[in-house]
Parts: sequence; structure tokens; C-alpha cells
Amino acid sequence: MGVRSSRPPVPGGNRLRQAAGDGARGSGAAAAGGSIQSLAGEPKGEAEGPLKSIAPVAAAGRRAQEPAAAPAAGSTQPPLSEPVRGDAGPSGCRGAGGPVAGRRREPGPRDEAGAGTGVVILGSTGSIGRQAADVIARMPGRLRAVGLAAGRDGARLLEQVRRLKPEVVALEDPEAGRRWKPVLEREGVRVLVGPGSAEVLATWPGARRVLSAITGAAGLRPTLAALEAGRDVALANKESLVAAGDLVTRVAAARGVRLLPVDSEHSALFQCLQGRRAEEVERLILTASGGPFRGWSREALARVTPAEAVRHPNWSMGAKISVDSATLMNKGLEVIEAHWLFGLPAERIAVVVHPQSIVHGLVELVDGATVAVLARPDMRQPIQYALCYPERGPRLVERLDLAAAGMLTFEEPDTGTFPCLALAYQALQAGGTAPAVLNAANEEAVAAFLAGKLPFPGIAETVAAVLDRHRPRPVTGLDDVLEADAWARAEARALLAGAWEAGRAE
Ligand SMILES: NC(=O)C1=CN([C@@H]2O[C@H](COP(=O)(O)OP(=O)(O)OC[C@H]3O[C@@H](n4cnc5c(N)ncnc54)[C@H](OP(=O)(O)O)[C@@H]3O)[C@@H](O)[C@H]2O)C=CC1
Ligand SMILES: CC(=O)[C@@H](O)[C@H](O)COP(=O)(O)O
Ligand SMILES: [Mn+2]
Repeated sequence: MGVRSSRPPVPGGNRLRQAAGDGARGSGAAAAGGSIQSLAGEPKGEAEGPLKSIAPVAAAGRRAQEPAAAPAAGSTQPPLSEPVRGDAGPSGCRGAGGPVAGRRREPGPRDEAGAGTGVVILGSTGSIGRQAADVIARMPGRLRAVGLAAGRDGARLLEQVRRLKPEVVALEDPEAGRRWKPVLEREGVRVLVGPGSAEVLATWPGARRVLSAITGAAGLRPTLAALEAGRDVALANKESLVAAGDLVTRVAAARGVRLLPVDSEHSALFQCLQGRRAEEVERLILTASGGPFRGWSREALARVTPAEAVRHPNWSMGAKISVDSATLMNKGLEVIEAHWLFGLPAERIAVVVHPQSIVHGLVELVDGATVAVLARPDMRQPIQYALCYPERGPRLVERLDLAAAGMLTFEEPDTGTFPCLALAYQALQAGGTAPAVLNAANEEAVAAFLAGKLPFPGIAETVAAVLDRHRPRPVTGLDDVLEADAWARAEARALLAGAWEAGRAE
């Protein structure tokens, strides 16, 4: 399929060497450090040898990583209007209809005292975090911000403190923390500073629900910490499921807590699956906008700039996910995310390009009917649903006017020009540590591209080359994921440095 490459990425100029050494702040699953130890469990995802080829998904056989809880056709699953739970469902883990959910039996998230559900936002200063802050501010009495964790944007955090009046905030970056701590404390809020502070906030006592919206594998430890502490997690940070889906879903099941999708496609699928039984479901279909370069040639892609790549046609998002959308890696990460959230194998998770981003997710039922969720592209709806689930909140987003929307179109993804989607399917099928490697190599390559040190096609080439060199191992605990993540970053950086050398020699 022309997507695998053992060549180094295309040289991106004489600053490439720096790309090898200065990955984004806090990048990597191990970045925050902290207290979560390896969580042992049965090995899963055992795969043989290095990744061999990028096979079309439809042609793939049963994957080593196919989840134990995947519902088989004809199985007797309970109704799926309620998340599958440890004491009510067959698996206590994922099922085609429920988010990963556990043993607790309770009506909804509202606080009995009437003050509203306590929420911690991890990544409050980012795109998702800011929209979540808006949702919370507009739902007084239903939702209440208990804690806000940011990376380094103290100015934005200060605004949020003034608007939302949380008990506690965190700044992960020590320098920003030193600068902003006294200013924030004058507002009467507790301030945690330094690596690991988001993880502490993830377990803060007054919160029932944690919104995980840090970018990248840096969100993994805080997500696990929240689940370990018994919090329902509204999950935007798809990278934690990509890197450690088996671990994350097992921790959620063991602690009896919910993993509620925030990602727009997964929220749509989750909404489509309410009230369904697993045996009714044939396939999940994720829509992809196609990104800003849909229809472009490979030659044209070689010249795109970071500014062009982050200009998404329909969504305003952080830089990393915007680049992922442009490469179609975002959709690949989402296929893996859907696999872990809903327990279906790769063969039953499809992608269709839908440039208008009005239809977000579709569920094909066994009798040939297809159900879908349509909405204007506005993340406040899925964020609100995840924070309020199983209840619904008032409408905060503009009504969808179908006549004004006009044509809704659909087409096949161009995996020849945009190989990242196929690479993600390949990693999912390989199982074990392969998705963590895919994710980490991608994070490094995207950071290098955004820094102007790698041409756009070099992102896919770097990921393909690192996957090519990887021999997937089973994931038995967090340490396996962290090790694979660190290995992939080192490989990607070495490739980037090598490409720079080659570029200089030319
Ligand atoms: N944006 C969207 O519409 C969607 C996003 N998602 C997912 O949600 C997640 C967040 O995306 P988005 O909001 O766009 O990203 P942004 O880059 O806009 O925001 C990232 C947030 O994470 C914080 N952060 C970054 N690194 C660290 C770290 N090491 N420790 C603590 N905090 C950190 C940033 O802090 P600061 O800015 O203060 O440095 C910021 O608050 C991603 O996983 C993305 O894939 C999923 C679907 C849609
Ligand atoms: C809003 C959201 O969920 C993003 O993940 C979005 O899907 C990105 O758009 P693409 O469909 O272009 O990847
Ligand atoms: Mn999405």
C-alpha cells in the first residue's frame, strides 16, 4: 500500500537536529512522574515479531489484542441504555453500548446538596478545557468547578479562577508556577505547582467527575490517578486510551467507575448506542472531516506549513490534534479509542470522510438500519453530555439547521496520500505495545513539524519507520507502556537527527 517506509523522514532543514532533542514540554507518558505503580494483569496483545505490513483492515484476521469483553454476535448482553457495570453487566467493563463503567449504582452525577456535581478539569486552559469551563459556568447548581489544572498558562488560569471560583488549581510547569502562585493565591485559591500536580488534582476529594483534557500521553498518569481514586472520567485525552487502553479500561472496571467519551465521534456513538443491546450492533462508523488538505496531492503536501496545518476547516482545536486531523492520524487514534471504549474489533470500526462535520458518528445495526448523531460542530455538547451523564443539560449550542447546512457528503478516506490512518489500524491489529509506540512516535514527529523542523509528509514517514523497528510486547502494566513510549520517542528523535544529517550532506 505504499505506506510503510524504512526511509528516514524527509530532511527539514538545518534545524532538524534540535527536533531530536527538544520534544514538547512534558511530552511522554512518563513526563509528569508520580506515584502510580505498574498495575499488573494478564498479558494481552501479544504479537509476533516486528510489524510486517500495512494490511487493509478488511483483510485482517482476528487480532491478538481483541478484547476479552468484545460482545459476540448473538450474545445475551443487557440493555445498553445504562453503562455496563460490574454488578449489573456481563463484564463490568466495556460493551458495545456503555462507556467503561463499574460497580457503582447511582442515578446520576448531581450532588445531593444541590451545589452541583464537583468537577476537576485537567487541561483547563486548552481548547477543551476552556469550553468545559464555559459549560460549567453556564450550568450553576448542576456543575461546579472544584479544581483546574493547567500546564503553564497562568494568565488564562487566573481568568478561570475569577470566573469559576475553584478550591484548588495546579500549574505543572515549575517556572510558570513560581511566577503565578502568589498572584493566584491572592484570589483565595489553593495553588499546587510542579510536575505531578495535575495528578494530585485528579484525586482531589471534592470532585466526583474528572475531565481529562491534557494533550498527549502526558495525560495518561492523571487519567489513571483519577480512575484509581474512584472518579468518573470524562475523557477527551484519547492518547491515554491509545497508549494504554487495556490498562485504563481495566482500572476503570476494577474501581467501578465510568469512562465517558468526550471526543465528538465517540460521544455520538455513545449516544447512538443508548438503549441498544450489543447483539444489535454490526459496525461503528467514525466520520472524518478529511482535514485542511483533503484532495491535495503528495507533492503539494510536501510544502505545507504548520500555520496551514493547524487551520482546521470546521473545528478550533489545540495545535497537536489539529495536525493529527490534517494527517488523518487523529482518525487512526480515534479508531483505537473506539475499540477500547466500545469493545469492538478493528474490523467492525470503519471511517468515512464527511467534510461538513455535521454527522459525528454512526452505528450500523444488524438489520441494515443505521443510526447517527448530527449536530453543529461544537464541542460543548459532547463535553456537557459527559459531565451530566446520564442526564442531559439545557441546550448551550446553536440549533442545527439542516436546510442551511445544505449538502452532507461522504467519501472514502485517501489512505494512499494520508498513510497515518492505515498505520493506526496496523498498530491496533499488532496489539501490545504497538499503539503506544505509534502514539509516541507521532507526538515527537508532530512536535518537530510544528517547530518547523520536519516537513509534513515526514510525520507519517517517522511513525512508519519507528513502527517498522518495533517488536511489540504484551502490556502487563504501566511500566510496559512507559518503556514503549520512551523507546519510540528515542527512535523518532534518532531518525529526525539522522534525517538532518542526510539533509546536510545533500
Ligand atoms: N480540542 C478539541 O476540540 C478536541 C480535543 N480532543 C483531545 O483533548 C485533548 C486536549 O486537546 P486540546 O484542548 O485541543 O489541546 P490544547 O493544546 O488546546 O490544550 C492542552 C491543555 O493541556 C495542558 N497541558 C499540556 N501539557 C501538559 C502537561 N504536561 N501537564 C499538565 N497540563 C498540560 C495545557 O496547559 P497550558 O496551555 O496551560 O500550557 C492545556 O491546558 C487532546 O488529547 C485532544 O486529542 C478530543 C476531541 C476534540
Ligand atoms: C472535535 C473532534 O472530535 C476532533 O477529534 C475532530 O474529529 C477533528 O476532526 P477530524 O475529523 O478532521 O479529525
Ligand atoms: Mn474527534
